[in-house]
Amino acid sequence: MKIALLGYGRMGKTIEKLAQERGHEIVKTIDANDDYDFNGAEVAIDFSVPTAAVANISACLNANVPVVSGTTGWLDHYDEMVALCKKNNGGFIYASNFSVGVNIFFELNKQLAKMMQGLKDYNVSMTEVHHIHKLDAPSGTAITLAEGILEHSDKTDWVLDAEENDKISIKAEREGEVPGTHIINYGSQVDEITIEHRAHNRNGFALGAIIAAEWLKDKTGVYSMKDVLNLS
Ligand SMILES: NC(=O)C1=CN([C@@H]2O[C@H](COP(=O)(O)OP(=O)(O)OC[C@H]3O[C@@H](n4cnc5c(N)ncnc54)[C@H](O)[C@@H]3O)[C@@H](O)[C@H]2O)C=CC1
Ligand SMILES: O=C(O)C1=N[C@H](C(=O)O)C[C@H](O)C1
Repeated sequence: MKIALLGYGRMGKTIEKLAQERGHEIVKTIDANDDYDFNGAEVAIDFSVPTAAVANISACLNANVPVVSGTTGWLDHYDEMVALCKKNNGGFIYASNFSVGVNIFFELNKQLAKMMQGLKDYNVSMTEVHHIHKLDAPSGTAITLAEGILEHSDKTDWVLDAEENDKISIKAEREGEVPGTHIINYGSQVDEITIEHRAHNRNGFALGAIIAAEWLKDKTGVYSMKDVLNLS
């Protein structure tokens, strides 16, 4: 498969290595200030920066190159990208986290939220820990987890680094080179329940994005990682 990479940083380089090991060819890398020349790519993978994601995804869709985006921090514009994809009859997948483990964790989180619904003695909160270079907070993954809890909760929204009774408190910690840790806690006066996902490195994110690109290559439409992994 011929792949164009948008963003050639930590994730771009990890994807390049794993994609080549799976027999794929990186035909183009596009970083800041590079032209949108896709050089015959059959699929594009965008892991860039929050301020570049919309332009990058639009450029792929306008060039009829299906695009997988893992960039976080731009989701206010998600509906615009969905509309552009549909208008162009293109292919598009966004996921806040492409790792198989986190996508299972997303489902576990929703199941737990469902079980805890109505148990007023417990208060839910979340902590995410990432490396010091991360530009956005909270992480895209933490936002997806919060949305999963909100589906089954009386809480009205999430709030970053603050405590409000009717909101899910998300604490964002930045520490060294941590690849990504997400912790959900239900605490009461008598006990607490904690679930945690801890990435050991970036390979899981990168492999998931490559699997999504392999799956999307010949498809049109807007999909999620749940479609790719066939999670019910
Ligand atoms: N969905 C997922 O599974 C994961 C998502 N991420 C997200 O992916 C993004 C990238 O993460 P990292 O690789 O760690 O960051 P990074 O900072 O190492 O790499 C970003 C790269 O994008 C480049 N860039 C800046 N402007 C650009 C533009 N206009 N077009 C193309 N490239 C441009 C930068 O020069 C840099 O090389 C972040 O938003 C991060 O949150 C990271 C890991 C997993
Ligand atoms: O910036 C990162 O590194 C990561 N970003 C994603 C996010 O914002 O959720 C996924 C992962 O946690 C690593």
